[in-house]
Amino acid sequence: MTSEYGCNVCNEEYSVQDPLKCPRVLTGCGHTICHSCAMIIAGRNISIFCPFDRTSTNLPGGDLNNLKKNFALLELLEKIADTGGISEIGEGVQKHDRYAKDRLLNVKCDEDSEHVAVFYCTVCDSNLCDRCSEFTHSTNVLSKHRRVPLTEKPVPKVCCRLHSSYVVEFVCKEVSCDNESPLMCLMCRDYGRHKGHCHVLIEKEVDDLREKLREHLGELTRQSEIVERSLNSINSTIHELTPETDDGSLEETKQEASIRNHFYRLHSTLDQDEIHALETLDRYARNRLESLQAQKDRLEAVSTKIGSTCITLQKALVLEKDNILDRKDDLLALAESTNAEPTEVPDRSQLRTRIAFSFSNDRKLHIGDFIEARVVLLGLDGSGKTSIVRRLKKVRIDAVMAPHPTSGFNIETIHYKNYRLNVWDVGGLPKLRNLWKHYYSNAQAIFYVIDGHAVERFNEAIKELNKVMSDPLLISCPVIVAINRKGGASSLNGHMDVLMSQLEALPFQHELHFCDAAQGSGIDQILDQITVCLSRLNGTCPV
Ligand SMILES: Nc1nc2c(ncn2[C@@H]2O[C@H](COP(=O)(O)OP(=O)(O)OP(=O)(O)O)[C@@H](O)[C@H]2O)c(=O)[nH]1
Ligand SMILES: [Mg+2]
Repeated sequence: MTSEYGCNVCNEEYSVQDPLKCPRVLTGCGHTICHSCAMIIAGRNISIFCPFDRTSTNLPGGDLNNLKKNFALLELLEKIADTGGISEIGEGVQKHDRYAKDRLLNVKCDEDSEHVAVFYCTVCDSNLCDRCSEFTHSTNVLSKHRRVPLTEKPVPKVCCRLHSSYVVEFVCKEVSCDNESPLMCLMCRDYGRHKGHCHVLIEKEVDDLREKLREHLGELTRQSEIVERSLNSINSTIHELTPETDDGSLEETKQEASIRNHFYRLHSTLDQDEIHALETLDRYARNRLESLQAQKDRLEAVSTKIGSTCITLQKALVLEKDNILDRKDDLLALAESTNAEPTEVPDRSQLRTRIAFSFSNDRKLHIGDFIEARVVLLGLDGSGKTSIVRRLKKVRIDAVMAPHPTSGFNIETIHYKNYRLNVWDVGGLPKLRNLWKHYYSNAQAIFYVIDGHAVERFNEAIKELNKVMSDPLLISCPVIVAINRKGGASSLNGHMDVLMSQLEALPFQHELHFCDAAQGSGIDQILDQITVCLSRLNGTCPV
């Protein structure tokens, strides 16, 4: 007879110690069988069919040892062992422990609806409480009915809709059957409408579906956690930002205050700059008025003197011969002294009523026609810097001039548009390159010259340029790289491409220029390019 705590397949007792008698849960349906029965049923398969309801259970990792043990049952067996075995346990405790799970199903007893069923009689097809089970099966014949705990009640088989005496065992996989019920019984498969159709076991189909649903469930659970977390964050942010909440209004007030402070400081700085700018303009206008007034006074004095001298001389002209000769020396001295009076004729700039001014980046007002800027020319020796400066200064140069390296530097001032450019032409000999930093440290623009014919020196030129531009002092200084001696032999084209790609790869912004100091080509555009760079830098425009 089946032990009260035994496997319903082999009828042997479960055991805590014997691994072959360990109770294993068939997770697909919930039934429990012992390890050795499970081994026999599963064979070499990676899934196992329940001997009671044919539900399939996947063996995790294809290994039976990974199938969950029925720990509740094992605990119960241990408890029983601790208290001296089943026979020594009191009836109440034994029943309570044994049927607790079945009672949880809360199914009414078919004999007495007041009772909770704990058994299922597989022959009578009825749910019974333990007392009614004993009572209704007390005869010799009925006592042989197989009764299983209610939790192990076999799941009812699904019958085929077309062949009601056949159980649904397969699922049709033909696409053409998508619109009809894909469930098939043996009859449907072998003789019916699914004859010859591709099909799988219903257990396999359900297992696959369950697996897929489990995966979806896992994914959805993860998504729902993410959504939940995002919602919480949004809610707390909304709470903090909502003006009605105490925290929100406090934070908002703080932020508002710092924005207002920022603009308050900007406004007051701008107000001061405006006052300074207007004072500068006022001072300049006053100085100009004073100087014009002084010039006017001097000219009026000269005019008065000229007027009186003219009257004296006109009167002298009508004097008698002897009288005029008598006054000869005085008259000539008067005429000459009046003539010698300085008459400062004002130039056009002094008479211009529109005052020229510009603003630098620091919002300072600069009055005058010219904005001063220091432009430093750098480049290897012989690259053509001095020749370019001479061209800019419109100094006549011969097409072929003997090389004359600059030892130190030359400064030339060039007026172009509203700029006064102090151009520093620095010698490029190797021994002078260490001194370059002293010249470029205050530069507003760097003009770097590369000799377009000195192919063998391209790498050296790029290396020196990189060295200069890596100085933090030049971080925002505009750079123009000029390729001098443009044009020329087409054999240079390949090398020029290499130079161009080297220039493109430079890690700082720069502008390119092509010129030929000997021919004079590309020279006029140099000043335009420099002043555009400068105006971009200080927020003015070349006019
Ligand atoms: N053919 C040709 N020769 C040029 C050109 N530019 C400069 N040269 C010649 O190259 C030589 C050197 O020119 P410089 O202007 O003195 O060179 P640099 O860059 O001032 O040299 P350092 O002062 O030593 O740094 C001179 O003989 C120039 O005539 C050019 O565009 N074409
Ligand atoms: Mg030179």
